[in-house]
Amino acid sequence: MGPAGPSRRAGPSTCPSVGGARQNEPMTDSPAFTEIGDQAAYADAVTTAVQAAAAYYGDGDSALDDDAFDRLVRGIADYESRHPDHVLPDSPTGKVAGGAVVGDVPHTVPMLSLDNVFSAEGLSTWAAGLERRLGRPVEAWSVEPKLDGLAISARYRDGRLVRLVTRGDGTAGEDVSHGIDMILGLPERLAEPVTVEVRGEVLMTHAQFEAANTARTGAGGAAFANPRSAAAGSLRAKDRPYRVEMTFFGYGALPMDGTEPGLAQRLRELPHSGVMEAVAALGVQTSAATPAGTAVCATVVEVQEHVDRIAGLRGELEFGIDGIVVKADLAADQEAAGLSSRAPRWAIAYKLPATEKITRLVAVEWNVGRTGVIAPRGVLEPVEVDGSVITYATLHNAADIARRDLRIGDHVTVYKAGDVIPRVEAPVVHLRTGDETPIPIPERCPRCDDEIDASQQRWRCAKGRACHAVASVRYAVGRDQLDIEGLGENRIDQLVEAGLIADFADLFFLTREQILDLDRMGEVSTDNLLAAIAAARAKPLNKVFCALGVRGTGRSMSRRIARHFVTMDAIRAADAESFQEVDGVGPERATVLVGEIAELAPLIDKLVTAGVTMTEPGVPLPTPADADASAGTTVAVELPLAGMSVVVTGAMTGPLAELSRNEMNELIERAGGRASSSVSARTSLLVAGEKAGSKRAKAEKAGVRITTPEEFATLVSAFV
Ligand SMILES: NC(=O)c1ccc[n+]([C@@H]2O[C@H](COP(=O)([O-])OP(=O)(O)OC[C@H]3O[C@@H](n4cnc5c(N)ncnc54)[C@H](O)[C@@H]3O)[C@@H](O)[C@H]2O)c1
Ligand SMILES: [Zn+2]
Repeated sequence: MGPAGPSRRAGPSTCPSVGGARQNEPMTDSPAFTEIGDQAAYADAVTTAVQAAAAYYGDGDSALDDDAFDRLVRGIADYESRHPDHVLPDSPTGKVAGGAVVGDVPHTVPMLSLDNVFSAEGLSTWAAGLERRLGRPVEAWSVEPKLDGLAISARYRDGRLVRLVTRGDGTAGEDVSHGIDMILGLPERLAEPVTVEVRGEVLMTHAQFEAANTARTGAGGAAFANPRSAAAGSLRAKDRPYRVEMTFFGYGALPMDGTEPGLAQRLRELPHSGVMEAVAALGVQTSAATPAGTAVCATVVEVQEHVDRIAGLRGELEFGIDGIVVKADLAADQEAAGLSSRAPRWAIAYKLPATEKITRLVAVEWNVGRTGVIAPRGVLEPVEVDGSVITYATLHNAADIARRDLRIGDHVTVYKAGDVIPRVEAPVVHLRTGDETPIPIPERCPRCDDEIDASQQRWRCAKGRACHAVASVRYAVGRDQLDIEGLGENRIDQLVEAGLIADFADLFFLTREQILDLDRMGEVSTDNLLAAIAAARAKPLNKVFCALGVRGTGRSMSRRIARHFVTMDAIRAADAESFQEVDGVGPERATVLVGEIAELAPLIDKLVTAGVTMTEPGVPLPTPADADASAGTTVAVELPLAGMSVVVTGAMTGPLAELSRNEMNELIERAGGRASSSVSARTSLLVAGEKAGSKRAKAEKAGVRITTPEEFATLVSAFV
């Protein structure tokens, strides 16, 4: 096949994301497809699809992203429905793996694919259809994440893992037993000496993918384009000079020859959920071990709730999911529904929008942040990912660019899910034309042309913060720091250019005349600005500290530091060890903090001279008598949230309606708690307001206590 990347023309009918092929508007449950006009275009499309599928299931290196592939196959299906007499024998429609792969190890029971729906409506239509076929309601549905890896059959004999086989064409797969010791979650020995076939997905977590790419490029190989192809490629490869790690999650089990009759019968009669419990009891990791979990629902409405819940968790998961799988739970229902040649009729994949697309890396910008850090950012040919159009994606640092061997003009895989910042995952190396050029790496600071300090992974301008003073001042006067209104970017620029300020401490020394002298500055606005600056002097230590913009600290870390040390003097005197007493500060961050505070000494001195507050009100100063008892402990005991980790989600109501999220966090900390942004097993309390989504679901699952904003307001009323 010609390298038909989605952003490059490869004939109008086979290249889904460029002009030429008309895209149908997606309706609720019939997503866009590539319109195929004539028989020649149809033949072309079949060839492209079969080659893409062969690459995808083979070494994982398809030229198309999943979205592009799926549109193409839907276009082929559409054409075939209009021209049944044109259907080619190698058409991918209706076949497992598009008919593009073969294997030589037969499966006793076919390993099938799944049919898809794309909306709540599609789900209920499918469920109704299934119930019609059965002639009775489905009593129970199981709901689990659709893991984005590759299907594997793991055969255990007398409790020992003896064979791993890929899905292949569904009837026979490839033996990949050499990969047995690369896969976490698939033990070489079960808890009991049973003979059984376990089926599930092998995938790479984001971390395993990064590690695999480091190992591979380190050994001189080309980077894998994405975690799925990395898993597929690594599992099939033999004799690699490096080791990679993958993860297994089981989603099925069945008897095989030699299975003890009692167990065989149980596996045939148990509901899907019961089979999965049995598999987990044998020591195999199952979908239940993912944060998405598994659920058994009585109604389709309930199923939809879990679908939404899992979809909401997507961005936080450590691995990719491309949908949610819904199955009729009872064995009798599955038996009665039966299978089509491609997929079971008792299960469906509720597909989620693709989180990964292939697009082109057009340029790389190097930006200097407020702390002087110089970071590269990829400029992309615009591409829609998970509901938004992406034009920029993070690239971390220069070492990372070198490690991934990225080049300008490369097709790259871009990942974005939920709120995460889009990132460039890897180049799609086999789509290179030879016209790609190296990414220019700056030798001097792109902002001020000073030297670059490249001693750390994250490069910095040798001038440090001074390089981008405007950005530092802008941050310092922001709402959550000193909250000085009337200082926009232009005004700060003006002040810096006029030589009136070099950092935000200089603001406190501005005279009325100096401000009045500025362009477009009248008496009233001058007085307002001076009043805002004066008010900033009285801000508590946590805000002043936050305003410093110390690397590795934000609003909530600044509050924790201020509460812990109580005075700026104590912060300045602290060594790395004392910093580690602060919740959430590890050895690495502690070292950065000490270095940063030393670097900021002249600025802090200036703030002291300016009369800015250097203590945290409401926290008693440690007296010599309780010097070794930690300062906060004695008070904290009487605080209503002492020792509690609290998460806020949804819209606040009642007495808390007006509070911003940051103000809520401040409130939590005043009341002795610790504000956190994500729910985990360590969360003590979730304040769930209206429209609370995935966090609420996660808290329910983890058994975390949940309150309404009103109940919470009563609990902390003394501090509101
Ligand atoms: N980019 C390309 O060139 C290209 C080529 C071919 C296929 N594809 C992609 O592959 C997909 C179609 O592939 P498919 O037919 O292999 O399978 P599928 O992903 O549509 O669905 C079936 C598979 O889902 C997996 N699965 C995950 N969680 C599961 C669970 N809990 N229960 C049961 N199964 C679970 C299994 O591996 C199973 O084989 C499409 O999304 C398509 O975009 C892409
Ligand atoms: Zn600079």
